[in-house]
Amino acid sequence: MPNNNQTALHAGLHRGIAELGLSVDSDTEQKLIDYLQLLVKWNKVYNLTAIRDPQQMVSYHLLDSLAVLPHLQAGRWLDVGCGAGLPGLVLAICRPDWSVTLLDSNSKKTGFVQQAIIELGLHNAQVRCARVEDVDASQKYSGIISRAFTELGDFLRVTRHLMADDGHWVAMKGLPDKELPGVPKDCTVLKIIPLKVPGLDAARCLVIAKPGEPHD
Ligand SMILES: C[S@@+](CC[C@H](N)C(=O)[O-])C[C@H]1O[C@@H](n2cnc3c(N)ncnc32)[C@H](O)[C@@H]1O
Repeated sequence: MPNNNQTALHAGLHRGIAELGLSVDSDTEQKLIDYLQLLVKWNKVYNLTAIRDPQQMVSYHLLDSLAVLPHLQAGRWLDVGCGAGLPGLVLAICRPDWSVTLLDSNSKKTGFVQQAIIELGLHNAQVRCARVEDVDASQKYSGIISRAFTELGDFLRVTRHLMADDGHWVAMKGLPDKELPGVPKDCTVLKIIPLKVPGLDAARCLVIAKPGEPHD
């Protein structure tokens, strides 16, 4: 039987999903809440995220990650600097037919992500603890995503060896304008998409980029 707190979390998530215009079935919504509750529990001991209020986590973590979904294509995804699993675990929960690899150099965070993958039964997700610069290029990804990882140019540079020739980067940013001059010459920014995330006042944008020089 859900308690009042759980009911409020469900209501906030359900409302936000409707505002985003997404279609998410009730089992998936429950899994998102289960993930959030695991995060709340582990955060008390391991300090995984500075956002501690579960209601705030709905907007800052779940809805912020969900807002990206309509702009992504199916494929092999890598979430670089995933921290406590954002946005990678949200993608894996909502898109069970996509493969999602989550990567972080902090073993405390990847330990949590591993536990969440097991407890949530996410057969399409895997986690690795490594610095992205040290990951060998034997496996390429059709999509590489990050949130709050590093400046745009650095993100593209340090993940370039893992990107498939026809793949795309997706950087979740505030206002990216100042970072655009730092984009490497062998990468092209295709689109900057402003997002409205329910419950967040701050500007949110997606920067979509691809390998290759402009106009090639
Ligand atoms: C600010 S946190 C963002 C976490 C998560 N993406 C989010 O939005 O909540 C940045 C994460 O990047 C990881 N990180 C920093 N440098 C890294 C590197 N070179 N390779 C892999 N992970 C790295 C850190 O350990 C940290 O967990």
